[in-house]
Amino acid sequence: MPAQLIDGLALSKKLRLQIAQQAQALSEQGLRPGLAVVLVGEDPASQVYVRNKIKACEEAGIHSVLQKLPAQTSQQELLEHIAALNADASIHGILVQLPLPKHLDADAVIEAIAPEKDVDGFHIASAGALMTGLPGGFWPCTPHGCLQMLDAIGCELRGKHAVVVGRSNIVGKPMAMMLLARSATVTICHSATADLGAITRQADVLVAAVGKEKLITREMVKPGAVVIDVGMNRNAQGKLCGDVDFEQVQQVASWITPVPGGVGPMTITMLLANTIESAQRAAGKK
Ligand SMILES: Nc1nc2c(c(=O)[nH]1)N[C@@H](CN(C=O)c1ccc(C(=O)N[C@@H](CCC(=O)O)C(=O)O)cc1)CN2
Ligand SMILES: [Mg+2]
Repeated sequence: MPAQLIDGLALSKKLRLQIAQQAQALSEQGLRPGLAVVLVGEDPASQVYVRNKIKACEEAGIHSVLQKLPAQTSQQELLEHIAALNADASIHGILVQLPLPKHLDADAVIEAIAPEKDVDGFHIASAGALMTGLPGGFWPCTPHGCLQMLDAIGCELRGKHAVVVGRSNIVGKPMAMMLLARSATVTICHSATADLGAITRQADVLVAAVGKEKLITREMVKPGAVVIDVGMNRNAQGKLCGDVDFEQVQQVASWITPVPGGVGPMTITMLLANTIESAQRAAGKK
């Protein structure tokens, strides 16, 4: 029997309705949640993602501000924009769309965001909170969306072997920490891992977040595994595809996320959720 699909669009739709209700409740108390999105330059994919974030805010009743800055913006100018947003009480979440143009220092820019407004969850304070389990901070949206998808299908993580392929600060590492916090036994694989397939074949839950088309083949997946595909690649025909050979792997997995329509939409949904969370904290409700 082929795997069942974990539909990120359907789950997003359901969660965004709840988020809209929370936004309305806050607005009725005079605290409309607000998100600032900073886009530097003209990267076409970033423009689409930013547009989708603003649209999602509008639909959820979250106030949004889009700051489009020219590609040649200096580090100092960008830091000044962030300082102004840090000081703006109508803004509860700030994100700087990545990637930034090469002359800018993305790490320094992220660290300039006030930690209490770091709704992307990329600030070192958010990473520290996730690592230690201490309160505060925000969980990065993409891995948090993956966890929501696992919860939505009732996947018990305690005692399971979860294998994360990819070790980025944005997806792989925080994903591993979230799975660990749920008492899964977690293995992180990366480009220097010897015999990747020998490890992925042990996975009850397999998360692929590398950015390599068809890296995960049918032989690398244990029958009945849950497979989450975070990859977003363009194949030779220009079609969007993940890191998993979907056609093949769906024949052995129990559940699988599609690309598109899987993890991607959940990233934006969790951004909205973090913005609500930030506004609730500002209102002293959390
Ligand atoms: N500041 C940030 N920068 C980036 C992030 C991020 O979370 N914060 N993540 C990615 C880009 N991204 C959001 O910003 C993002 C990428 C893709 C999708 C999505 O919904 N994808 C669709 C397909 C879209 C398409 O057809 O091109 C899907 O998978 O169904 C949402 C958000 C890097 N930068
Ligand atoms: Mg997807």
